[in-house]
Amino acid sequence: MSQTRQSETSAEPILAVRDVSKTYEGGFRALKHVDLTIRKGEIFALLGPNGAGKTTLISLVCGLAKLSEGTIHVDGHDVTRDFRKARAKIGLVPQELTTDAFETVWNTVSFSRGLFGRPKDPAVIERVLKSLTLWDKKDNKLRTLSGGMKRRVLIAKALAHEPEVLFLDEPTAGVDVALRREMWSVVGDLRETGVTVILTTHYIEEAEMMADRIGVISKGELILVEKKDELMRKLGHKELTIKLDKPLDAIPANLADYRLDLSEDRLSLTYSYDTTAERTGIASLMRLLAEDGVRFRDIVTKQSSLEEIFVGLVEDKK
Ligand SMILES: Nc1ncnc2c1ncn2[C@@H]1O[C@H](COP(=O)(O)OP(=O)(O)OP(=O)(O)O)[C@@H](O)[C@H]1O
Repeated sequence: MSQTRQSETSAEPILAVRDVSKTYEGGFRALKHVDLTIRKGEIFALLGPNGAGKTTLISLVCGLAKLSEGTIHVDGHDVTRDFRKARAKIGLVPQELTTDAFETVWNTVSFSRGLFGRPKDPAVIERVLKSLTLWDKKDNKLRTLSGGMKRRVLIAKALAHEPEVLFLDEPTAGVDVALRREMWSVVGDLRETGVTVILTTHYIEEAEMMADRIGVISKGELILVEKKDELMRKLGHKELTIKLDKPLDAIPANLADYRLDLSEDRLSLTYSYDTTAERTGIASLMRLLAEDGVRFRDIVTKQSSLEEIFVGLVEDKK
């Protein structure tokens, strides 16, 4: 994919977070020594449970909260020393549409561009609306739009001043399943515009669906940043379920060293193994089963989901 090639060769990161900590008044340390580099054109998911520090990190990048330690650069601009230039590079998509319900799509999006002091440019607004399939709704009042369209207007507003980085704070919070899927596809389409997307989410499924890379944040620490596929490969365990011909009374003694679970109905054995290990142990397991005279009907393998990986990681940190 061209996007990946571009991100790998681009020298200057679009976002550089260096050793950032945030202590709120009262002494609560919401972020601890966070380092993060985002390259142009990536879709990055910041994944973490409630209170992990996701919103705090976005607020610091957008200059909405003060850094306690460290530095943040957006497209080379220091967010503290060069706030306006840094902020102009960022589009922030909030969760709720708070603008005038009686305003038209066109006006509200054009107005957002003006807020950043950018000159009027109908061609840009047209391009943004078209990219979000809102063009035929441009004269509609906001209150007449469906939930999905309203969310797309929020994105259009954030893109109106042509930012380099788009932050989506929990893009699917409080939406139904159909709308969630619609949002996933909208974010996927944003790739075409070349904008870098950073989204926060509680949902592993969401990170898995949309992101190229995933950062896991827990209790103010960025505990892991990895390409999605790499994360699955590195940390993924697989499960092999062997469906038996006849119920098995107990796991045979010569299989005691394998991590095996016998199902309640005693008709299936599940073996978990590490996909990255030099030997998975499957061949010897099969041989020993045959020696024990255990016959089976079927074999099913299952890759552990990012959800299981995530829960494991956060638990390890407790
Ligand atoms: N202004 C503040 N003063 C003191 N503590 C704060 C402030 N804002 C946030 N916190 C605390 O910092 C921690 C991180 O909050 P933050 O909102 O960044 O988490 P989050 O990962 O965005 O959570 P959520 O997914 O629930 O939005 C929380 O424990 C929160 O209570």
